[in-house]
Amino acid sequence: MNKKTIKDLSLQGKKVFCRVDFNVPMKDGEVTDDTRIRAALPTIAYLSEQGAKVILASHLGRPKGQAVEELRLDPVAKRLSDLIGKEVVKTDAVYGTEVEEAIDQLADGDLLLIENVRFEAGEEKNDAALAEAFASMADLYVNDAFGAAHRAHASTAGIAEKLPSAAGFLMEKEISVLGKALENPDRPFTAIIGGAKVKDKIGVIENLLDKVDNLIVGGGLAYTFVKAQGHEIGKSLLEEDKIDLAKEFMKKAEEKGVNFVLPEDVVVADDFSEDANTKVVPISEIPADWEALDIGPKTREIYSNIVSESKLIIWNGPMGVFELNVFANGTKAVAEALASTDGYTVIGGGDSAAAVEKFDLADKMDHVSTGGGASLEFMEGKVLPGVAALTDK
Ligand SMILES: Nc1ncnc2c1ncn2[C@@H]1O[C@H](COP(=O)(O)OP(=O)(O)OP(=O)(O)O)[C@@H](O)[C@H]1O
Ligand SMILES: O=C(O)[C@H](O)COP(=O)(O)O
Ligand SMILES: [Mg+2]
Repeated sequence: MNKKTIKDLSLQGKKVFCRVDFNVPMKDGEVTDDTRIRAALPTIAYLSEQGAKVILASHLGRPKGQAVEELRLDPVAKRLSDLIGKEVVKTDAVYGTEVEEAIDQLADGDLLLIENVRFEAGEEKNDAALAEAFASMADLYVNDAFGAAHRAHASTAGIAEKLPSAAGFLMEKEISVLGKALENPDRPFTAIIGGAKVKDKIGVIENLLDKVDNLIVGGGLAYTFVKAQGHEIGKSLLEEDKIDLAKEFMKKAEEKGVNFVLPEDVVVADDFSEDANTKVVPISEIPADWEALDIGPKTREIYSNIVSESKLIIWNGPMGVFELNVFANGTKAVAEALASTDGYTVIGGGDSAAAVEKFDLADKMDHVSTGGGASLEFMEGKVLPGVAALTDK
């Protein structure tokens, strides 16, 4: 990486605006998986130990430019404080007088977390005035939010152009590990893509088709393809205006000789809940009023076999609604196959990492990336704006 890192900065007594990705899974006001918080600890601890006044910033969820009570960062501040063993001051504002006063109170080494940056509409627009408001809080900028590095937002890109800026340890590690795996990939090279962000992730498939031998699609992402194959998908997740694109990708896969793999059977439910009625059906027989919420047993076996024969596997996005135990078997089977293969395994994505953690298999993986969309875009060969904006070495 030709970018400055925090080791290149002199930090003593400096105010440092540090962007992290604390976009963690939450339930009932509690952090349910703190992987991303723990992953940022080395950078935060280093900044503090070096005597910086640390101003942390993150997004949480997609509040679309307004304050949403459930998406406040207070539970995150609390968990960070528990993990790092130090007080974390939390402001209710993203910038302005309250934040300025809190910064004035900081001693060297102290930690402050500002409110969810996406409460401000200017964040996602990379608004210059918001970037300036962030820059004016600090002397230096550190970006450790690898998971958000594919977004050109005010706190990930705009601010970096206004302050001396550098990558944190997590950012540096992610880029180095993922870069190494992809430089000259061992084959067969398999990508498994799932999850629910269909709009975001469907485009990724096109570039991956130039790189992989097997492309496995599962989770909510699969059903736009299943529909494009000509099957009825009932109430399953569908991105109607991407059906043509899905057809195009399947054709491209065939032309390139990429093995494009979709579910052959699924677990359908009559309700999105733990106590719904469920049954396993072949992919061509999803009932009109039912929704496919997991891959079926035959599909689990097919996917697991491909994984065990692969030398490099990247996995992003769960195979089903694994948060509910009745729909967790597909994700669990794929996680177990990855855990036991000899191939090099890379897991990407907030929820995918949480799944691997839930099944207690995280330490069996070669690299659990904190980036979902970010790791995918990096693996596609795209330049990440959050990295590009940092100061060159
Ligand atoms: N068949 C399905 N129908 C609806 N939702 C699904 C289905 N399969 C998986 N999901 C949901 O997808 C969500 C995760 O998708 P997502 O794309 O956010 O993956 P991720 O690993 O968190 O990546 P990122 O970090 O980019 O968000 C989970 O909450 C899961 O319940
Ligand atoms: O969870 C993620 O992938 C990152 O935190 C980015 O979130 P976003 O997809 O809402 O930009
Ligand atoms: Mg997610």
